[in-house]
Amino acid sequence: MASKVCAAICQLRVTADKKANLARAGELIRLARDQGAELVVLSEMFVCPYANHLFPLYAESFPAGEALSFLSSVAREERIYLVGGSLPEKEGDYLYNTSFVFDPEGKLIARYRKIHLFDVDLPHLRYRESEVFQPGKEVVVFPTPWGKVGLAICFDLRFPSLFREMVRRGAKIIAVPAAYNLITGPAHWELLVRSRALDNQAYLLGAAPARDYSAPYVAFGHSLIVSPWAEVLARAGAGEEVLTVTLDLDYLERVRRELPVLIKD
Ligand SMILES: NC(=O)CC(=O)C(=O)O
Repeated sequence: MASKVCAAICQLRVTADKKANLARAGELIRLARDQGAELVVLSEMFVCPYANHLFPLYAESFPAGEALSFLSSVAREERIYLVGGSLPEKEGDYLYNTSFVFDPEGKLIARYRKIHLFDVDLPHLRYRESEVFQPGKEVVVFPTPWGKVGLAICFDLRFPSLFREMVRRGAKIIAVPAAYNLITGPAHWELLVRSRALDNQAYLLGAAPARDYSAPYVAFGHSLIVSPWAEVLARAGAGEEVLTVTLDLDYLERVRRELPVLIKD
């Protein structure tokens, strides 16, 4: 098992033009690859604006769909493990907020459906993802040459037991495509990503979209890569950016050995 992996987050500006979003994602993924990335993570809903009335219009059913075939091709061409953020997935009559993961052959190796849907009633933000999406039911971790990688999406970050279950199943790196906003982002985003890294002694890859004040839902940005010691190894600003960091799995084992909290839980 290789002990080091160069991981990247592509923080891109999402528009209403699906083709343009895919083209831009391709450019940033290639930039990440040029910087040595072997594992790349995109944000939640990287193909469409975050808005309930739009999700059905952009939905895809595996294996068909422009975004799904894009993700598979770019993973194969760039020889990377690609966590394709999330996109609206249609199966039968139901829609899910789903993250699809492709290996360097372009093969689908994992699919995670957001379990905790974003239903909130804040003074300046009411959102009900459950009006369009069904919640997922399955915890997902997938194998890579560097160990197991777990998956969560955005609001899931607020539910520590999901992360602990991924770690029980062997996750050492957890990818979290997300889209926090200007209310909860400044208050909670970094705190949550660092907390989940700290209590699970895992690398956390929190991938956000770039901020766009003209969007129906304004994302906070500030993608983060955090170590098993809960240090921020890379932090994006609000605009488009590629973050790359080499994750050291021997360091993770050292943290888990020296501060043995997981085995006592
Ligand atoms: N958009 C989400 O799913 C979550 C979020 O913005 C928050 O928890 O705050």
